[in-house]
Amino acid sequence: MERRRSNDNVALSQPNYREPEQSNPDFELDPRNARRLIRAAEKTLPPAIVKADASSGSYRRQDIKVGKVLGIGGFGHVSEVLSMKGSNDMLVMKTLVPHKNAEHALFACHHIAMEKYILSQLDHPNIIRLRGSNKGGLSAIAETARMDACFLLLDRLPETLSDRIEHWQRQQAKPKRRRSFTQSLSALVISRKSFAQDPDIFREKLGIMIQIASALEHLHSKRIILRDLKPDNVGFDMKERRVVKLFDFGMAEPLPENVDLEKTHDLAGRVGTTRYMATEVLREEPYNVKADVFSFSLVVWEILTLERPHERSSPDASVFGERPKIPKEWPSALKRILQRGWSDDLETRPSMIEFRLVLEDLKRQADEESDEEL
Ligand SMILES: Nc1ncnc2c1ncn2[C@@H]1O[C@H](COP(=O)(O)OP(=O)(O)OP(=O)(O)O)[C@@H](O)[C@H]1O
Repeated sequence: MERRRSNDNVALSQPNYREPEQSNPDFELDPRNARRLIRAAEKTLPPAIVKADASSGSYRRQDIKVGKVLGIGGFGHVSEVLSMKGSNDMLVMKTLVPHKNAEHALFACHHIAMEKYILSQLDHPNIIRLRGSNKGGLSAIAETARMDACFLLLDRLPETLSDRIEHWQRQQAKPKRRRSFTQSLSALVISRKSFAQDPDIFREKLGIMIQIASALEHLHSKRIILRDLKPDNVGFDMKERRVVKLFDFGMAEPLPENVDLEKTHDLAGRVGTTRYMATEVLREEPYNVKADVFSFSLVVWEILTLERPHERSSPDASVFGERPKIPKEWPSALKRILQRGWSDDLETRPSMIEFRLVLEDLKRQADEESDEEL
């Protein structure tokens, strides 16, 4: 995974945020600015996160040898780990890079501290695992006056869902191999039942959607809103390429223990990526975990059609009532759950459990149809 498919606008609270683009940055900071930055970060982050950040982590930067940069995000760099004391796993190191704008640098610090805090609470087969972090968290930046003194160690993911979608697009464009008459006939029967999709790819897609749903269900059970679900943030396992790993939790929002999950909350608006953002988040209205259900519905539609939502209009088209077109041959259960999933009305939107059950039912039917054809 070494590139990004799109330069979709990643919105923070401020619309003109730009990504750091240097592939070989100078990580050094002026020591006074470094101390000022970390003081500001500690003042503005929730106290529980500051406490967890300071007490976690045990790795020293000098014990880890990193290789090439694999990806540049809005907040920092992800590089391959070449060697590290005590581990032979294929890992990556996520670090921050200096930002010219002080406010952006502060956002970057929030992003990495939040990602660490959230990942350290999660244990799910479809969520990337945090394998380690630097000793002292953000305070290491103030101590060393280097932005890369603060880092996360994560499993290396070879591919994202965006890459997989491009792969399916290429396969779809390929001329079909000539088949025997009986093969063509049975393929036709399956593809009618699987609404004109290649039956094997259709089942693979359902498997992927179910795993994403299960990861979101786990997050919601931990009172966390992901807020940035999109194909660029869904990866696949290094060894088992059918296993999904959700990653990039820097935009996630943990809700306090005492709040009612059914109710909406006054949270920062326009957080995430505009194209996949729920309408209430775009409108800067109160929201809850159902914001992820909206984004998930758009991702499901994208997986099945291989088209990006609102590609021919503007990325914020949802806020003007626009929704992707659902092909009429799709099963009615799928049509219904998608329409509910991207509804403006939060009570109409299903929970991730309900969504997963519908997808599992479709997968069962597709598996049975494929067994019948053998
Ligand atoms: N675990 C990983 N294995 C391999 N490559 C990765 C991994 N995590 C991230 N990357 C690469 O690095 C890029 C940036 O990572 P990530 O999205 O986590 O950073 P970010 O600063 O949070 O970015 P964003 O602007 O998307 O929020 C990704 O687009 C991807 O190409």
